[in-house]
Amino acid sequence: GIQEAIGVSNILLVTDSYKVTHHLQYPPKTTTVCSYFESRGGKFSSTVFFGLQYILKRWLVGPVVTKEKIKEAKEIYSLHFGQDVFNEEGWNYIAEHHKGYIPLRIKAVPEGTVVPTRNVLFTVENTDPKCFWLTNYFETLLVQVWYPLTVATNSRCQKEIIAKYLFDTAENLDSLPFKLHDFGFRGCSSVESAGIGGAAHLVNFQGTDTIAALVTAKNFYGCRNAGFSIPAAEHSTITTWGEHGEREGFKNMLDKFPTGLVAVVSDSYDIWNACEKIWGTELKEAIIARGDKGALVIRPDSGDPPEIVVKVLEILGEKFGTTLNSKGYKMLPPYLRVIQGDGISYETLGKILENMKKHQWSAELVAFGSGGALLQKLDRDTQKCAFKCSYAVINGKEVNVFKDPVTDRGKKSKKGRLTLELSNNVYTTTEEGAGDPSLDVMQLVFENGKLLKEYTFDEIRKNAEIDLVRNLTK
Ligand SMILES: O=C1OCCC/C1=C\Nc1ccccc1
Repeated sequence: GIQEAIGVSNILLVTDSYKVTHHLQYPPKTTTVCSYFESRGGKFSSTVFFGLQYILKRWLVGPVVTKEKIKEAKEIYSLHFGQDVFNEEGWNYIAEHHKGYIPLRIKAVPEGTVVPTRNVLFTVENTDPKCFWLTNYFETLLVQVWYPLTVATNSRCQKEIIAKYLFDTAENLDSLPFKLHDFGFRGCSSVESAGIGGAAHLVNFQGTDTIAALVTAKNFYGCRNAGFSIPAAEHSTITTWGEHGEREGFKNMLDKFPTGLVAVVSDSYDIWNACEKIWGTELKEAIIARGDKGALVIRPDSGDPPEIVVKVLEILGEKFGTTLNSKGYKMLPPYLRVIQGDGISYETLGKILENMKKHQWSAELVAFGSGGALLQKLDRDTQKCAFKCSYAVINGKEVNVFKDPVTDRGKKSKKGRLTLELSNNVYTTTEEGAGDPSLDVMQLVFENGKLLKEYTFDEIRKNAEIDLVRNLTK
C-alpha cells in the first residue's frame, strides 16, 4: 500500500536513533513531558502554519502500534545498537493497554493561520504517565512540518508581492490565484515531498503542474480538485518539428487547443523571431481569431527575466496593439498573455514586476512559474523550526524546563505550559502556565490516536488569505 511505497511503514522506526535510548535518560518518576514547536525566526517574519494534519493522518492516527512492528523494531535496533536498548516493555504497554493508539495530546494553531515567528505553534504531551518517553519520540516526524510550513510561507510572501503590483497596475486582483504556477515536481527530493510541498503552495494559489499535490490535497485535506493547469508545450513538442518547423509546431498548438488557454514555450531558437515573425506576423490572424475564447500564453524560458518579459511585451504590444487600463497601465488584447517560468523566486519576482511597472505594463499580463525555489530551495533553518521540552512533572512536582545556551541566546526555549493568545490582532505566547486556556488559539487536534479536529482546504485557504485581498473583499 501507500506506506510500503514510501519505504517505512513502521512508526517505531520513524525517529532518530538516539531517541530509542531516551526512555532510560529522563529522571526517575518522570510522569509528564510537554514539548512545543516554534519558528524561532529566519527569512520571513511570520509563518503560515500548514502540514501537521498530513503528518498526523499519514503516520499517527489509528492503531499504529502492533506486535509485529514491535518485533521488527526490536530486531532492527538490536542490530543497530549491538545491544538491547529498545523499550520493548514501553511499546508493548501501548500495544496492549492502548490497543496501539498513541497516548499523546497535540494542540495546534488552526492550519493556514499566519503567526509571527517566536510563537508556539503546537504542543505535544503524553496522556498516560507511563508514556512520558513518547512525547519527544515523535519530534523527528512532527518537526518535518517545517517543510510544508516553509513552502506555504515562501509561496504566500510571493502572493503579497504580486497582489501589490496588481493593486497598483491592474483593474482588479481577480487573476491573483493563478499568478504563481508550481513547476517544482521534478526538482523535489521525492514524490511524497512534491505532494506535501505542492499542497502547501496550493494553500495560496490555484495553479500547479505538480499532480502529486492534487492527490495529497484530496487524500489528506478532502479537497477534490485543489489546483488547475492548462495545455502547454515543452521544448520537445516544438523542437521535434525541426529548427525550421517552429511555425508548424506553434500552429499545431493553436489548432489542437482552439479554445481555452494554451501556453507555448517560444525560446527554443530565437524568442525575438518567434514573437516578431511567427506569433506577430505569420500566425497573427489565427491568434486574433481566438478572441476571448482563450488566450495564447507565450512562454520565454531563458535570458534575464526582468528584461526578457518587458521586451516580449513590447514586441507583442507593437504587433497586436495595446490599450490603457483604468490605472493607466498598458494592456494587451484578451487573447494574448505571457508566462515567465524561468528564474522565479521570492528574490526575483519583484524585480520583474517592478521593471514591467516602470515600462507601464500591467501586472495582469504575466503569470509566473516557479520550481526549485518554490518547493526545494528551503530547509529547516529558513524559518528556524524547532521542537523543545518546556514542562515536565517529576515525582509529582511540576517543573518548568528550558534551555538558554550562553553560546547562542537565540536558541533560548520557552518555559512551562504554553498558550497562544490573540488580542487586538496581536499573537502572544504566554509561558509558565500564565495563560488562560480558554483564550488559547491552539486547538486540540489529536488525542490518543484520534484526530479530533480536521481542517478543510477552503478553511485553510481562508485562514491564510493575505491582508490586501481580505481588506479589498470586506
Ligand atoms: O516548464 C515546466 O517545467 C516543469 C513543470 C511544468 C512546466 C510548464 N508547465 C506549464 C503549465 C501551464 C502553463 C505553462 C507551462
